Amino acid sequence: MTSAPAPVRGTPQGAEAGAVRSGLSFEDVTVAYHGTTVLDGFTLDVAPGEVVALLGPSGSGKTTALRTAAGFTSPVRGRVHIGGRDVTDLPPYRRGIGMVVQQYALFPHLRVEQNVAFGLKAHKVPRADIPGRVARALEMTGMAGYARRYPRELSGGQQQRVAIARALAIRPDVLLLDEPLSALDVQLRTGMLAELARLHRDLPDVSMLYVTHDQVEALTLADRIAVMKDARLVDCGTPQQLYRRPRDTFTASFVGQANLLPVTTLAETGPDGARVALADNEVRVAAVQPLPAGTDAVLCVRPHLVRLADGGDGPTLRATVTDVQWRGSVHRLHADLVTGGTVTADIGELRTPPVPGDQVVLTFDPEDAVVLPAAPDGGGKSDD
Ligand SMILES: Nc1ncnc2c1ncn2[C@@H]1O[C@H](COP(=O)(O)OP(=O)(O)OP(=O)(O)O)[C@@H](O)[C@H]1O
Repeated sequence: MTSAPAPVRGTPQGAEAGAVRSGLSFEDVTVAYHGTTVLDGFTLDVAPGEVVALLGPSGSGKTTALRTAAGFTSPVRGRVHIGGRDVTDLPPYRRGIGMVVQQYALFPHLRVEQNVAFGLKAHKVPRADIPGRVARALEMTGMAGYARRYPRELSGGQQQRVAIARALAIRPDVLLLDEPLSALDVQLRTGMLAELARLHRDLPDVSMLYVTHDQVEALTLADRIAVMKDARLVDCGTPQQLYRRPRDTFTASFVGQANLLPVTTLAETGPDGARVALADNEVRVAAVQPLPAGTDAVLCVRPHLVRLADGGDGPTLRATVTDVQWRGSVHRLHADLVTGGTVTADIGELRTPPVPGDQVVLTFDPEDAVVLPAAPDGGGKSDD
């Protein structure tokens, strides 16, 4: 029994699609280049004050969605609403958006304050209001002390703060961020991520759409994550929902790391979960999609939720250790299950860790597992 999955609508729980008109709303938006569809029936609502991360592999259509919101790309079908207005046919400067891209894009010959003022002039903000607006935007981004510098006199992180200040100075309804941290080194990125989270708290009415490849950024910052694949929205929910109850193996592997263990359903899955056969066990677990009895499926269990069995009543997975890595706070074990398949476990506090070749018995809490349809290509185990 196979049927095409229903299109995913990225609408906050309890709201009708398109109902969040006062933030940013895409309604069935399709974009094509030279006859090739690169964004396909995209529906997503971002409420005022909400951060939605667009997460997905390279080429899945994330930047296209952002550029369509900004007005740099025109859809062949569908509508875009910002701040309660249909902006589909409006040029970028009339949409009430601020945009921050990966490469800062500051004018090198203008001082920081002139860079920030530039957008205000373009938006025809009265001349007398500009110095105050510039000062406030630089203050919000921690750059008040750098107003007279040129971009070349700033670090990458400082330049990106100025770019954010420039986007905020126009007081946009919507802030569009396209991989804003990807040009920064890891340490700076962590600091900037915390600053973006603070800005989000300070701007309770601004909708943010944040494009990233980086699941940590998405999990840290976003109120909801929209997962894209092959030009389509394939999953959307809070970080916790997608992490704990992904809809399929793609989301499971893309949002966090996942063990995908082979199982067979013993009864039809329903809203109250599923009974599955896993190795020598019969386990009751959660189910997100309906599956008939007798389906070969996979069980998603996160590596940090797998532990060494201690004789309790959880399922038992007998396995042979193939690799052990010390990762600072955990030991990462890779093991081959005796019944087929592989498993990864992140286990803390091991005084005498096993070594490759050792036999171990692993377990997990069935409440932490969800049964998913097997990936069409049979693959799906994620690793880093
Ligand atoms: N101006 C353009 N002309 C033709 N094709 C384009 C154009 N811009 C993007 N594409 C194509 O559209 C598809 C989606 O691109 P997009 O930049 O939206 O993906 P992405 O998910 O943002 O990828 P990345 O993470 O690599 O930035 C890709 O196949 C890309 O090659």
